[in-house]
Amino acid sequence: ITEERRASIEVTQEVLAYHITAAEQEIQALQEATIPSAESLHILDFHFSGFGLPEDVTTQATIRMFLDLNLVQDFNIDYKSLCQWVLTVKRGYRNNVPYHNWHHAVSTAQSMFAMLMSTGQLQNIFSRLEILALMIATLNHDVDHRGVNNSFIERTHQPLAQLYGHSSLENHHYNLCVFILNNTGSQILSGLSAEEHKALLHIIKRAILATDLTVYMERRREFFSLAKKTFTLPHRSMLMTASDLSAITKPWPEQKRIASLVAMEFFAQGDKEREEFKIKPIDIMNRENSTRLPYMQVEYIDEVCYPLYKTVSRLFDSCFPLLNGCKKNRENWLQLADEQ
Ligand SMILES: CCCOc1ccc(S(=O)(=O)N2CCN(C)CC2)cc1-c1nc(CC)cc(=O)[nH]1
Ligand SMILES: [Zn+2]
Repeated sequence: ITEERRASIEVTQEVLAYHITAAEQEIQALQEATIPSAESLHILDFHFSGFGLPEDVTTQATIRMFLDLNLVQDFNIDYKSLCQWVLTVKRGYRNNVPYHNWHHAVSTAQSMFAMLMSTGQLQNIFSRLEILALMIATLNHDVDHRGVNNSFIERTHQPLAQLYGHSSLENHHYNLCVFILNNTGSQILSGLSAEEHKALLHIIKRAILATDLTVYMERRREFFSLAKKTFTLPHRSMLMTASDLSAITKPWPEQKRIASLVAMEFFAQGDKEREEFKIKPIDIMNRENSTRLPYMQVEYIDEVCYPLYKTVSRLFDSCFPLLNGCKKNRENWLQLADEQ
């Protein structure tokens, strides 16, 4: 790239670092706070919800997950750097996006935490490095999401599309994740050796790219046939998707509320497509189809979620509550669809 290009990228990164680096007093407050136990935070429960929690509780809950998985100890993570890293990742999410925001990030990380803590099986299958990677990846997997999907970004020729082409959002989430890990004061990986650091970033990249739902939709038949034949499942990507979509397994009042946030975000994209880009939005983003929402949710469960949680709970029976929650929500959405 040209000298000017490099200079402008460096300036952008300096500006970005300034904007998302957490404020000193915020870091101090979190560092000095007494972090509540996992039990008192209810973060071991599959029915936990990150939405609606006060922001300081969400950051303390994230610290608690890293402490209880022994990651701080195992990887010599400097505690102040961990606090600054959590707060900077939180700042990386946009709070004007209804669904793909910090609360979704915390819910996703907590679902992974609950699965990892629910059975010794999982902690045996994954190495310590993989567990660190899965927790970093879940927390960062949607960072700086703009509330629009890859196809919108590509069709409207946004810079991200020119930068990455395929899975442009997920590549951006990964690059921002790495940027924050390298940012002064939030270098939580400084205790790792060079080869551990390299291996970890590779696992994090694979894990974050695995959350591109269109990729999952294309590969899911291969996944499920693999699950039947061999035990060596692409566990990490399955668990990333299971954590990412866990809202569909939550108790009905919670699922209804989150679905309305997802719809709000989808319909806002549909409005932009219609008004700004004079293109007809696809079905699921067209506000005029909002009466079909319950039916779309049933389809989403049948096509995407149910086969996933069936496979995960068959491999790890401690994750059965996820399948059960998903099944119950199918019944609830079907009842609403029938009433339409
Ligand atoms: C609630 C508003 C309607 O929401 C949906 C409508 C349709 C489908 S879909 O299965 O047809 N499909 C998925 C794969 N895409 C590539 C194409 C579209 C999914 C959702 C949905 N997605 C999420 C994940 C963000 C959460 C959620 O609760 N519902
Ligand atoms: Zn997500």
